[in-house]
Amino acid sequence: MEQAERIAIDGPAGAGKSTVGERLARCLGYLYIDTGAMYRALTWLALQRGLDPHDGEALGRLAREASIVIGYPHIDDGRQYTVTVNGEDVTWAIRSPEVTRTVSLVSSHPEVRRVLIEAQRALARAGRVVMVGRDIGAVVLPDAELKIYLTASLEERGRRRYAELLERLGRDHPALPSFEEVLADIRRRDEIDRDNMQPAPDAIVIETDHLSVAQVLERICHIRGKR
Ligand SMILES: Nc1ncnc2c1ncn2[C@@H]1O[C@H](COP(=O)(O)OP(=O)(O)O)[C@@H](O)[C@H]1O
Ligand SMILES: Nc1ccn([C@@H]2O[C@H](COP(=O)(O)OP(=O)(O)O)[C@@H](O)[C@H]2O)c(=O)n1
Repeated sequence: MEQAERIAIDGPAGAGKSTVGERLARCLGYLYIDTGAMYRALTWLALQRGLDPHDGEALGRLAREASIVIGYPHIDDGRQYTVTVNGEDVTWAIRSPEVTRTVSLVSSHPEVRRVLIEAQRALARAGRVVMVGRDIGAVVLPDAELKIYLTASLEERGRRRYAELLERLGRDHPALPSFEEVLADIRRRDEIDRDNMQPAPDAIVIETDHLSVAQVLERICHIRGKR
């Protein structure tokens, strides 16, 4: 069996990309790269600087100048990796409701995508990687050896994301959104992300509504083993 060197996992918010991608990478000993974290990190910086999220040119410039690094977790607080922006640890800050609300608009600008896609391709040159995002199989790594597209219904994805936030923040946290707010945010992001979220023609689509994380992993390993 030929070993897949670059595995692309795409799909909408809450489909399970990060959970499945990180476990798969760990089990294979591959580098795990969450491209959503890069778009979130840039969005965090743009908000800090008070930039207009509609201004693609200024955001593209910011993307070129900023140092966004995704590295080993080091801190044992549930993080999959540590994200720094110009040296500052923003691992949890990039999950804030404000960043989540703004990230799709920031990511919609071609000036931004050009810069981050180039950075993602450079990371993948390291060789064996599992890269997760929206456009990895179709645009970032069109010649990836294995392309998976995870999906689930909007309601299921909303339930998953709400349960995750509840677990992380706790029921009494002032920043905990309601289930309806989580659902509305995902629906709105699906809409804005649509153009950059098309499955590659050769991607294998896995519908995860009725599958556990372990079952999704099992399917991916099965598909990989048949190549
Ligand atoms: N197949 C699945 N079944 C049940 N829960 C899942 C499944 N895949 C992921 N989850 C859970 O749903 C939440 C969102 O998953 P995540 O991997 O962050 O999605 P994405 O990266 O696609 O936005 C996480 O809490 C994760 O544990
Ligand atoms: N390859 C990618 C990854 C993320 N993104 C953007 O970044 C946002 C956040 O991505 P994410 O993967 O962290 O989002 P969640 O699925 O974790 O909520 C997405 O809604 C997209 O707008 C993108 O445009 N292209």
